[in-house]
Amino acid sequence: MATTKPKLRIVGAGGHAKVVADCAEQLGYKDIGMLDDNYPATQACEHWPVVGTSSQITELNDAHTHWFVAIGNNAVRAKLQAQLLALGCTLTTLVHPSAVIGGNVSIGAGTLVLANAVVNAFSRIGQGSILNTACSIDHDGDIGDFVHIAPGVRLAGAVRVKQKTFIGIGSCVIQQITIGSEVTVGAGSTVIRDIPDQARVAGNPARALQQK
Ligand SMILES: CC(=O)SCCNC(=O)CCNC(=O)[C@H](O)C(C)(C)COP(=O)(O)OP(=O)(O)OC[C@H]1O[C@@H](n2cnc3c(N)ncnc32)[C@H](O)[C@@H]1OP(=O)(O)O
Repeated sequence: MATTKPKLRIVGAGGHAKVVADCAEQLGYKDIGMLDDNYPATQACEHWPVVGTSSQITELNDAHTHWFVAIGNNAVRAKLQAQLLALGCTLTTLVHPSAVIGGNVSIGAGTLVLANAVVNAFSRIGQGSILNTACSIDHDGDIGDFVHIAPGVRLAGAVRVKQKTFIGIGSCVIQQITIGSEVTVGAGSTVIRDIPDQARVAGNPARALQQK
């Protein structure tokens, strides 16, 4: 007997939520609704309905509903994901059908892997992270929770990225580098040395940005 795909409720209804919903559609979700704190003023995002606000999670939840946080900001995504778990919601993991996932890879709950991303063998991807379009994580990668690897980023083998770090579009990181937690790596950077927690770096080679 065919089983029915659960409903999917997405927290967030902005640009990132569109990509999440599109990925979910391609994975077979049919009943997709978003939550936005501007509801009921905001009724829809493209063809997906907005069905409530983030204060309505409990009343919108049931045993046949999957949840996903579609907020680009790493800290906000972490907070909302913790809230969903505390409310007993089932988080799903979304891996686009065109992504290539190697053997012995683990991917945590609430993580999004977008089109043409490649995660090579023996990598570990944490919870609530975003592996954006066409990024690649090479063998033995260790990506923490609530990280965002932007489109086209290249991580060489055995790169470690700690929690809530953002690596900007098109950046490259050489092998065996450790990038700390809550780091920002600017677009198009080349990282050739370890980066400490909370640093903001950019350029080729990546260097600390001046404090504002
Ligand atoms: C699907 C999606 O859209 S996913 C999102 C993808 N988006 C990205 O990857 C964006 C990444 N963001 C960046 O690169 C940003 O420039 C940041 C976060 C690094 C810095 O942003 P801000 O804090 O606003 O810095 P600001 O623009 O004021 O620049 C500060 C200095 O850093 C330099 N700088 C900023 N970004 C970079 C960069 N990527 N590479 C080299 N230098 C940079 C600027 O030239 C400036 O230098 P100056 O003081 O000598 O003039």
